[in-house]
Amino acid sequence: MEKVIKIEGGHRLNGTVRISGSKNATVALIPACVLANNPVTIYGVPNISDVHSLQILLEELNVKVEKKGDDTLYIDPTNIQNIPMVSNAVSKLRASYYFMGALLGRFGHAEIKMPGGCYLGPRPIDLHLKGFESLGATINYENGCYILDAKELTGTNIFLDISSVGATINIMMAAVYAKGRTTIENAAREPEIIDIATLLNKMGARIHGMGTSTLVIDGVKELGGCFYEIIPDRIEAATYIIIAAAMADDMIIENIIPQHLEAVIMKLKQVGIDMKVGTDFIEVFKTDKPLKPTEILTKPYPGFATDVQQPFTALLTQAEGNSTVTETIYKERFKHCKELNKMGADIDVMTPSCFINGKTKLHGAKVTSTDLRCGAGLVVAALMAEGITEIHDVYHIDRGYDNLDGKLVNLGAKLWREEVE
Ligand SMILES: CC(=O)N[C@H]1[C@@H](OP(=O)(O)OP(=O)(O)OC[C@H]2O[C@@H](n3ccc(=O)[nH]c3=O)[C@H](O)[C@@H]2O)O[C@H](CO)[C@@H](O)[C@@H]1O
Ligand SMILES: C=C(OP(=O)(O)O)C(=O)O
Repeated sequence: MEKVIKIEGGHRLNGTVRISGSKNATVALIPACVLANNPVTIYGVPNISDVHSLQILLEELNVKVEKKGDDTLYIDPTNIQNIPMVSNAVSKLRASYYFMGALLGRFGHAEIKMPGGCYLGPRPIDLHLKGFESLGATINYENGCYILDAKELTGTNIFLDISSVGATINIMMAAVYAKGRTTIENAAREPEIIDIATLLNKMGARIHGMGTSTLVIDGVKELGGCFYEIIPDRIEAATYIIIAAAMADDMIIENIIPQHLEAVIMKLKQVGIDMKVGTDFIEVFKTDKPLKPTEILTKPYPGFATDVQQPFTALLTQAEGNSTVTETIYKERFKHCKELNKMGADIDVMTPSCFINGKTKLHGAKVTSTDLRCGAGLVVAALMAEGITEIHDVYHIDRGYDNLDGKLVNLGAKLWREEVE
């Protein structure tokens, strides 16, 4: 038996949806807490399965975790025990790899198996490991486990061949206690990185250059506890803006930082979506004109986010003409196209691009959420489709969307979960 999401399409959406705290920030902020010697309280934590998995991992390390209210986590690492991280929870998400940097930074030792997360084509972690080695760590891979050791970590200059989000954050976490200054060149500039660096600085770290491609970290001797509020999730926000563009008469997406969404907003305007951008909200109105096709090229921030291209592709099936999406981050991130085609879309994939021939009428079908944002794309398509869509493997969706069902039902969608054979 499997629990699927069923969506009856064709219902117009109205009202306000509130965006939760950023998944990609949260999943790094939680491991970062083990660098502190005292409790850290984080506000705005999304209720997603990635957070539940991290909570299990913290508890396995004897870190006390208490949920306070709906979205607050109290994390007390005072009695942490640095045991090997080999449980199933490690493979449930990508971000378990942040314990490498955090534990190496705090204890000079980390033992952890390979992380999980969405399969988007190969996702190596060589840049993380090279960064740790540059700081003075030795790395061994034994019985499916990375073993990282360092008597002392020493600050150095690190140039990242690719501006990797994960490598930037992981190296930054390892470097906060290193002796002297670490410089990360060609660092990633995603807003989530600024969020982690800001938390670490509140704990007592000395990190400069956040939001630029040069991060400078001056090692400190001690980090303490603090209170911290997570930024809103720009990918969840983009998903709901796309949903509004697809099906809303008048919908407000609130608790957002519009500056984080500029590339997406620009594309939606090009496609012909009518919207008003406020200080911390976006209002999307129904457009009676046909949607225009467009070209999307995914890029590191501030470019068009790869995590948004999959839901955006679903919307582009309704544009009159041919659209193209080209991936420069994950060349194989096109599994959603086959699923969308089962619903009546006409998409050809020739990596690293997909070609969307619109406009096609969508109908309900049995489809599979092959990864998190594929799932988001299928939800967008299902809301537009005639009839009922049955989405399988929804555990991917639950990794990253806080209360998806409640938020959509509240806007007027017909969506429910059902056990199927
Ligand atoms: C938990 C989290 O924050 N996940 C996000 C993070 O993933 P993640 O941090 O894994 O993605 P990266 O920014 O590291 O990956 C960017 C590119 O660099 C390559 N690479 C990365 C590291 C490495 O050591 N070697 C290497 O070759 C990757 O294969 C990919 O082609 O950023 C991605 C790109 O914005 C997003 O899609 C993910 O949602
Ligand atoms: C790819 C994603 O997540 P992860 O890196 O956690 O697999 C995503 O959020 O779209």
